[in-house]
Amino acid sequence: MTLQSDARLSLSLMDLTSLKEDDTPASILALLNSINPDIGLPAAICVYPQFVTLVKEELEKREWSQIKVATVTNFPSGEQKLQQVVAQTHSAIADGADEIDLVLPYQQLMAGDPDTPWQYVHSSKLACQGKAKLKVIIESGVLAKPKLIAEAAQLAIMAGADFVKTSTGKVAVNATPEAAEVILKTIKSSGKSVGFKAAGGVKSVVEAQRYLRLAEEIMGAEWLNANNFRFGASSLLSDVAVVVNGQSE
Ligand SMILES: O=C[C@H](O)COP(=O)(O)O
Repeated sequence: MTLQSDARLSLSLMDLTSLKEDDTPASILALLNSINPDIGLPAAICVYPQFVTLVKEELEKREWSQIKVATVTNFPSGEQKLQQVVAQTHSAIADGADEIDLVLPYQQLMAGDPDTPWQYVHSSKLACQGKAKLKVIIESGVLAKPKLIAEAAQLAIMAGADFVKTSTGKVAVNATPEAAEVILKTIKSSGKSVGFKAAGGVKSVVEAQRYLRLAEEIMGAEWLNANNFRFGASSLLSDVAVVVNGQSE
């Protein structure tokens, strides 16, 4: 694989993301305007719930309806009430969200309580069932220890996650190849059809390549498509454009 083909592949696997506190309709439109269809389209756009309707309408207007709309719940701290999280999930789906990125209450897991996080995933899955994919953010950089990362990934898988996602992008350590390896191996050994999303801090195609190769090694090259693998990234798109336009080799 060349850098250019990996750049195109990374774009096809990308959840182009903006989850900034000061996001506005104008900044979300600017995010959509940063897509150059001549280079390719991302897999999804990931925004806060209040922008789901706007993104859905804009994607239809631009005839890019194949791009999924993703949003976040219990984000970023993982500390909201379960009832509120379930309500957020229903309302985001009603607004047109295709994918829900739920923050696992990872603090509870770290405190020795796996039941609460399990309930969040299970209840969110019931709310999503048949209508949206559920991606579960385990915040691997905070969990830190491989054993805890594996435990969180396994819990998410067993409770119904469609994807296990590394990070919110809001803590000191976000996606790392080390955490990705643990999660991918946990998915593989589960024998379930669950995807993986590396999110937070993936800014260059060269960095993205480490995750692509890791996923190919562990899961096989044929597994590497947007049904199974995503990058959650706010700034990888600009490096993809630089690489594809041949300004960097
Ligand atoms: O889910 C995606 C992350 O929030 C994006 O993080 P990033 O801004 O470091 O690319």
